[in-house]
Amino acid sequence: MRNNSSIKLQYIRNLFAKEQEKIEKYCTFGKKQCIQITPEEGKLLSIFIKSRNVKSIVEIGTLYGYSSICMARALPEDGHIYTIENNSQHSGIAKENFCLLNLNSKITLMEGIALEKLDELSIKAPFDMIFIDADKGNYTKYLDWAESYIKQGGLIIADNTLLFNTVFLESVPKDKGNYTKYLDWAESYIKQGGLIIADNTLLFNTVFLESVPKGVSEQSWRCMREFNQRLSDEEKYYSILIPTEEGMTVSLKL
Ligand SMILES: C[S@@+](CC[C@H](N)C(=O)[O-])C[C@H]1O[C@@H](n2cnc3c(N)ncnc32)[C@H](O)[C@@H]1O
Repeated sequence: MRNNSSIKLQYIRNLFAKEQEKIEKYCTFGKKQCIQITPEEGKLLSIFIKSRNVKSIVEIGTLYGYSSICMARALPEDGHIYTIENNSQHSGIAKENFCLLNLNSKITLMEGIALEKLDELSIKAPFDMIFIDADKGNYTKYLDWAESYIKQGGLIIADNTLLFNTVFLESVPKDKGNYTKYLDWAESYIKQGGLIIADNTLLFNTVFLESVPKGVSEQSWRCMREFNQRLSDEEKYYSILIPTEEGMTVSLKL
């Protein structure tokens, strides 16, 4: 969930991501627009594509197609993106956007479950780049696939790798589901003028989000830690986790 409104971001966007912001204006979006990448992240992906001479990309998690469009426009004429989406409402809107922007020859939208579609894509391997931006609990499985089917010197890029600012905590965030019961008790038994103090009330920076962040389960947390840990292996990768609002891990496969 991104904060798109800060003055700092607007300054960066106005100077460096004008084209990506313009794309946003031409596209149709649904109510989950806030989970797509930002224009500056779209520009960052474009720079990686242009500077590494990327021609073939696999994307997991299309949503309404914004990141696919940013990447497609950075590709050379003979470049191609295969993007996978399992929600038909999302893919329906993405299709409209790809048509609207005349990108059907550069983008293949694959509708279905990512692991199954990746299997189908294996015959077209090796690819130059993978962009992972879908269900967090499967990131290590997507990495297993990338390890086999992304070229040496290719890029593995994943969004949300800070897992809503929980990935670096020492243990899985504990459930705070009893706080209202403790408050019930306190309302009866704390003196008038007494203090009620509670810790962790930002709930790992998730309490102000419009809905419960999907996937901050123990399984996702363990998966994301393992994912980042594996990509930090300097024998196999040259990597960084960029501290964007959501966290974006970028790895060059050695
Ligand atoms: C964060 S959104 C992608 C945003 C998009 N990359 C962008 O920045 O414009 C994640 C998308 O992945 C899709 N998704 C989640 N799990 C999936 C799976 N196992 N297979 C295919 N798509 C999946 C969701 O339906 C959602 O549309």
